Order: sequence, then C-alpha cells, then structure tokens
Amino acid sequence: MTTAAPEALSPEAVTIGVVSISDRASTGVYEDKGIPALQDWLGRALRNPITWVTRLIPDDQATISATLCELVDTAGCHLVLTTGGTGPALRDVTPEATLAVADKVMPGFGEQMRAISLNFVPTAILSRQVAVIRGQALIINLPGQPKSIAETLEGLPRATPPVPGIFAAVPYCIDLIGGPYLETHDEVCKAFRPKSAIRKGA
Ligand SMILES: Nc1ncnc2c1ncn2[C@@H]1O[C@H](COP(=O)(O)OP(=O)(O)OP(=O)(O)O)[C@@H](O)[C@H]1O
Ligand SMILES: Nc1nc2c(c(=O)[nH]1)N[C@H]1C(S)=C(S)[C@@H](COP(=O)(O)O)O[C@H]1N2
Repeated sequence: MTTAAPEALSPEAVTIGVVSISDRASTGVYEDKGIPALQDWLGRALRNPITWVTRLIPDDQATISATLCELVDTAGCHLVLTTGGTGPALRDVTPEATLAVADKVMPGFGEQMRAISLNFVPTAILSRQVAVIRGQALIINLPGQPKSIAETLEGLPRATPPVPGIFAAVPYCIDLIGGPYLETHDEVCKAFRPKSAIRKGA
C-alpha cells in the first residue's frame, strides 16, 4: 500500500496596506505609479494570498497618520508600505506622521534602505524613511520614486558582493509580532529566518 505524501500547507492569508503619498498624484496632476509598483513587487515576492487595502493621499501629516491608524487598527493590515514624502522638502512629512503612530521604532530598516539606495543614487541620503511597529503591524516608508520600491525591497542579490534588500527581514519580523507566516518566491526575494523559526512543510 502506498501512502500519499502529506500535502504542503497552503500559505496563510495576509492583509497588506499600500499607501501612496503624493500631492500631485493624489490631485490627478500625474498618474499614481506608487500603488501599482508596490502591488506588482509584493505580488511577485509573496506566495501568500493577499488582501490589499490601498490609499492615495496628499502630503498632509494628519491625513497620513490617520490613514496608517485606520489601516492597522480597523482594516487589520499586518504590513503597511508607504511611498513618498520622505525627503527634506517642506511638504515631506511621512516619517513624522509614521513616528507619531509608532509603538516601537525599527531603525535598522531605514539604515539599510539608505545603504542599499546609495548603490543606485547619491541622493539616497536625502530620504528620512523610517519603519515602525504599531500593534501587530509593521509599517515601512519607501521613497516616492516608483523605481525605488523594487530597489530597496529587493536590493541587488546578483551583484558581487550581493546587496540584500530589506524585504528579506520582513517575514521574520511579522512572525515576531504575531502575524501570518509569510512565504516568498526565492527568485524575487529569499526570506531569512533563524533555523528554529522555519516552519516545516511551508
Ligand atoms: N505616486 C507617484 N506616482 C508617480 N510618480 C511619482 C509618485 N511620487 C513621486 N513620483 C515621482 O518621483 C519624483 C520624486 O518624488 P517626490 O515624493 O519627491 O515628489 P514631490 O516632488 O514631493 O511631489 P509630489 O508629492 O507631488 O509627488 C516626483 O517628482 C515624481 O516624478
Ligand atoms: N532607491 C532609491 N532611493 C532613493 C531615490 C531613488 O531614486 N532610489 N531617490 C532619492 C531622492 S532623490 C530623494 S529626494 C529621497 C526622498 O524621496 P521622497 O521625498 O520621494 O520620499 O529618496 C532618495 N532615495
């Protein structure tokens, strides 16, 4: 008698917030490319079924903070990525709005994103992007240039030496705050977890 191999468990569902913060895209001066770029990269990187919650808003600090609270506290997002408003311009207030709703600050993400981005543009140091924990959600700021989304999330894995993107650390961070077990397509981004945290059959 043959015994069927146990079926691999299907990846858990995850709710992800994507927030594009741009005065001009939110008023129709140009087409928003932030939300599609975030959804494209995350959709290629993750094996989990994703429920999206999307918002396109202006560079207004109170609106940004309220949107982040709504996405985490009401919509139940496990992960929220923002794009735009991280620079030094007078209207750029995304980091302040994000820090204002933080339970914990995660400085490593901002440090690593600026280091990665220096491989692409010398102006990488102008981004004040931060990452924080609110409740059981991780919120990460990305710069506004749509191309910077893949650059910072993915890094340059095939360069010599390789430059790891920040997303490799996201699944384990979500584990640690009690969220769903995120599984990645390794050709886009290989998640890193300590051996003891790797789920068998995933
Ligand atoms: N949501 C977006 N969709 C498409 N392109 C964008 C978006 N956000 C930024 N960009 C592009 O990246 C550039 C730098 O982004 P940045 O966030 O500094 O914009 P900005 O000059 O503050 O203006 P705004 O907030 O009105 O987008 C922009 O000038 C624009 O070309
Ligand atoms: N990877 C990456 N990082 C980047 C950039 C980029 O094109 N790619 N643009 C830089 C520039 S020019 C600025 S002003 C800051 C802040 O951008 P933001 O205000 O659009 O968030 O992000 C920086 N970081």
